[in-house]
Amino acid sequence: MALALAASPTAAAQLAGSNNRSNNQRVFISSATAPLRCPQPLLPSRLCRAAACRRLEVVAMAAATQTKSVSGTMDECRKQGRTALIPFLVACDPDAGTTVKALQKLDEIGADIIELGVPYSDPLADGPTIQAAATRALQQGTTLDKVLAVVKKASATIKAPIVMFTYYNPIMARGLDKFCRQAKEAGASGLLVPDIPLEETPSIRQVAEQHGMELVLLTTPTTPQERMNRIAHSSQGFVYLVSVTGVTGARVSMESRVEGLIKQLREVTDKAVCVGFGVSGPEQAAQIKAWGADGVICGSALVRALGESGSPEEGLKQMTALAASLRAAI
Ligand SMILES: O=P(O)(O)OC[C@@H](O)[C@@H](O)c1c[nH]c2ccccc12
Repeated sequence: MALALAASPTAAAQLAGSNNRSNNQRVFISSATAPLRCPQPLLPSRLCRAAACRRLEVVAMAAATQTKSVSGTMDECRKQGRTALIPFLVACDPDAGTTVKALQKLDEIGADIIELGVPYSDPLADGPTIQAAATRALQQGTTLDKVLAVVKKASATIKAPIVMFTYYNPIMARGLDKFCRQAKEAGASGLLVPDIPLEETPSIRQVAEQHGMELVLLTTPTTPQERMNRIAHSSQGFVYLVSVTGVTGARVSMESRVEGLIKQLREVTDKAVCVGFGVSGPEQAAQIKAWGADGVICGSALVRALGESGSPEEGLKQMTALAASLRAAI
């Protein structure tokens, strides 16, 4: 499972400051899945180590398949020369059943990883579309347990790993360890927490790792170079490059400085770099691909299509059509 955090105070402050209320694959082998005791008396130590290594690889591969790790999925995409499509939806908007269907549709059209947002009352990094979706979901009594139930239902039927997106407050309320355990049990493969600074990530990652989770970090256009390097170094699954100085929301065009930011990241990491914020359609997705990113993240445009189309059926239709057009563009 992966955790994604807004790994810089700059990012958090930037996102918080711009709030507008109006409007290298690492598979974590837990002690339970690492039965590496060598039959010492039967094998000389070098052979034993080789056997242990092979076994470790097998266990790692099995773990990657079972948990649908984010980094494993990104590695696969890169091997196949495919730009990853990473859609984002708000859980339980318009309702839990429709969210499950929507996740299945996204999986069917070829989403590589799916980000699922826990609706929250004070989404400081989100623009009006996601704020409205979260409000709708909360108004019908959505709780963390209901979101986990959606994850459980969906994860059993889809290939794409689910990264749970949540502000830190719901994690704190549940307890970090319990949250990670329950998310993992539900079948989530990752977590994205935009309001935690880099300095606080080591202790969170430690708990996440105990539950076999990866921790994806975010960097923004205003993150200083040295800090960006550390974020890239610490991020797991992929590095989330926020394309704008501002909140989430579909925009008309991508800022051209994103190309330079991707290049800067390439100089300091060989991890996958995925770009999000502002993607409203196939043109922007194609632009991000042309700039050399490994993945395209799209949220608000899909959230709007699903939640603001009049009926759940129509919403599913609109959202699927948009997601398919993004898939075709990259
Ligand atoms: O909605 P957009 O502009 O397409 O951006 C991605 C996105 O929705 C998702 O990754 C996300 C939703 N809320 C966030 C808050 C912070 C960072 C990222 C996010």
